[in-house]
Amino acid sequence: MIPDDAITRLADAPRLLVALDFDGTMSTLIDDPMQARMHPRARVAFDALRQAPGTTVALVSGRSLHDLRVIAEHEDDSDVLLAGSHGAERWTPDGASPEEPTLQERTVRDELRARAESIAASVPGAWIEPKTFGFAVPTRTVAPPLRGDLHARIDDLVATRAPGWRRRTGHDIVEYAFRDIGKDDAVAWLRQATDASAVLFAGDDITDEDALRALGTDDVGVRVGAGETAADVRVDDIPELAEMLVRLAQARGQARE
Ligand SMILES: O=P(O)(O)OC[C@H]1O[C@H](O[C@H]2O[C@H](CO)[C@@H](O)[C@H](O)[C@H]2O)[C@H](O)[C@@H](O)[C@@H]1O
Repeated sequence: MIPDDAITRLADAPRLLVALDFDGTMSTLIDDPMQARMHPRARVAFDALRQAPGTTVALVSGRSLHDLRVIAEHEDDSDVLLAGSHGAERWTPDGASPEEPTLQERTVRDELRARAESIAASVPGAWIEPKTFGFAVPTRTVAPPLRGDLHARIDDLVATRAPGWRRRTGHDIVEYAFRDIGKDDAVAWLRQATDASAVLFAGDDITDEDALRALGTDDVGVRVGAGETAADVRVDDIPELAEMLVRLAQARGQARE
C-alpha cells in the first residue's frame, strides 16, 4: 500500500532530496554484481524524478564509487549525486571526492584480500569482491551447506589480522571494511549538500536501516521487501517502489503548476 499522505507531504517540500539505494532497490539481485542494471520501471521513475522541479536525486550504495558509476550508467555530466562505499566516496556535479585509503591501509587490505581469496578458492562457487575499503564475501553462488564454514573461516581471518574492521551483513553477502561510515552519514551529507527541506530514502537491506533510522519527521523512509525496518512505508518490490516514485514526480510537477 502506498500512502497518499506521504506523497502529498513530499510533493509540497520546497527542496526534496530523493536518495535511493541501488542493489535490491533500483536493481534486481543477481549472481554477477557487475551485470546489475536499473530495473526498467525503476529507470523510468528515476528519470521522472530528475525532471521534477525542486528535486535532487542521489544514489547511496555500499558499492565502491567506481562500481556504482558503472552499474548505474552514470555519466560525467549527470545531475545525480552519488555516495559510494556507504558514503565514504562521494560524487557531485562539481567533481568526485574519493577518500583514498592510505598506503598502510592498502597494504593490510590487499594482504587480507589475498588470504580471503585463497580460502574462497577452496569452496566451490565462492569468490571475493574487492572494495575500496575492504572486501566482501558474496554467497549467492555457494551451496547453502558450505556458506557457514566459509564465513567462519573469513571471520576468523579478519578477527585475527584486523579486529577493528567493521563487519556488515546483507542479502547473501558479508562485507568487511576499515571505514566505519554508514548510510546515515551519507544522507546527512546529501541533505546538507542539497539544502533539502525533506528527504525520501528507499532501501531493501540491513545497511539501509542506518539511513532509515536517522530520518526526521518531515522525511519519508521506504523499505523495499521483507525484513525488520524503521521505515514508515513498505513496498513489496521494485515495481511498486517505481510506481510510488512516478506518482511523487507527477505530484511535484502539479504542486508547482
Ligand atoms: O548498498 P547497496 O547498493 O544495496 O549495495 C549492497 C551490496 O550490493 C551488491 O550485493 C548485492 O547485489 C548483488 C548483485 O545483485 C548480489 O549478488 C548480492 O547478493 C547482493 O548482496 C554488491 O555486490 C555489494 O558489494 C554491496 O555491498
